[in-house]
Amino acid sequence: MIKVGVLGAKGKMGAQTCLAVEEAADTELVARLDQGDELDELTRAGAEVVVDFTRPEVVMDNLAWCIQHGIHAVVGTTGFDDERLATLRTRLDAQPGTGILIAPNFSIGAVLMMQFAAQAARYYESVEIIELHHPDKVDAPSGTARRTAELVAAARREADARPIPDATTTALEGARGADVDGIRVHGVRLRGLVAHQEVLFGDEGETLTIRHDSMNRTSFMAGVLLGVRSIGTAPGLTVGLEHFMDLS
Ligand SMILES: NC(=O)C1=CN([C@@H]2O[C@H](COP(=O)(O)OP(=O)(O)OC[C@H]3O[C@@H](n4cnc5c(N)ncnc54)[C@H](OP(=O)(O)O)[C@@H]3O)[C@@H](O)[C@H]2O)C=CC1
Ligand SMILES: O=C(O)C1=N[C@H](C(=O)O)C[C@H](O)C1
Repeated sequence: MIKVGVLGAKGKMGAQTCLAVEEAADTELVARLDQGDELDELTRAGAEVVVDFTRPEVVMDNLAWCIQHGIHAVVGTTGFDDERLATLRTRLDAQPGTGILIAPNFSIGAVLMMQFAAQAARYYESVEIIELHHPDKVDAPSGTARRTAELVAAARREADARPIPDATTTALEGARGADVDGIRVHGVRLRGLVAHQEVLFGDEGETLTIRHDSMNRTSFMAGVLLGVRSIGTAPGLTVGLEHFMDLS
């Protein structure tokens, strides 16, 4: 049995994670912590893996504590840029044996969407990303959209792709979305939605749209459990659930 502690346990994803960990045959929920609770409870309860679904502004402190105490972490919380990832790598160097997984999206379909988008990137002149979420989401663009843009941009660089055409010279600020690594990302917040994304590719006479929809938060749980089961044997920093999936 893997002993699991959940941070952000009263939140939308944390509560769903507690259920999934309790229901799985090989995991045991030993701590459920939220805002204001003492992290020491994790060591008292013997947690081996922490799952963090909190907020971008607190997640780095949570992970510093986990690394210091040699507890593996599976992280869904957003807000990771290159600087934060570099900080984590440095901290993990001082604690060999401890693993951290940062997964921008735990849904298997969303991971595949990102992989397919990276594969398609070299073949199209144009690409834009539309992410669509529930209106209670605190950040924009989504972590998934950022990661997709980075993967697509890297694939385009590797293929020495032509510049993305865009004749726009003047526009109302925001009208063309955010620029993430040279890729335009547009955000929609709409009651009724959960988590959705379209990656649109275009070239002469054809377009390709890769779309993924999470209809509920159960869709993330297979990925969360995969992370929990895998992280104990993956010391250091892993970015993206695809590293624990057989994509061959
Ligand atoms: N990777 C993935 O697949 C997914 C990632 N996410 C990401 O996960 C994060 C959480 O999302 P969601 O569950 O919807 O958000 P919620 O706001 O519903 O939940 C966050 C919870 O964390 C609590 N919290 C805040 N600070 C702390 C702290 N220091 N220690 C412990 N708990 C704390 C909050 O309490 P309070 O409300 O009192 O502040 C709240 O209960 C977001 O960054 C979101 O983008 C979401 C879905 C999937
Ligand atoms: O806040 C959410 O809901 C989600 N957050 C993650 C993100 O920002 O990409 C994953 C998923 O899109 C749901």
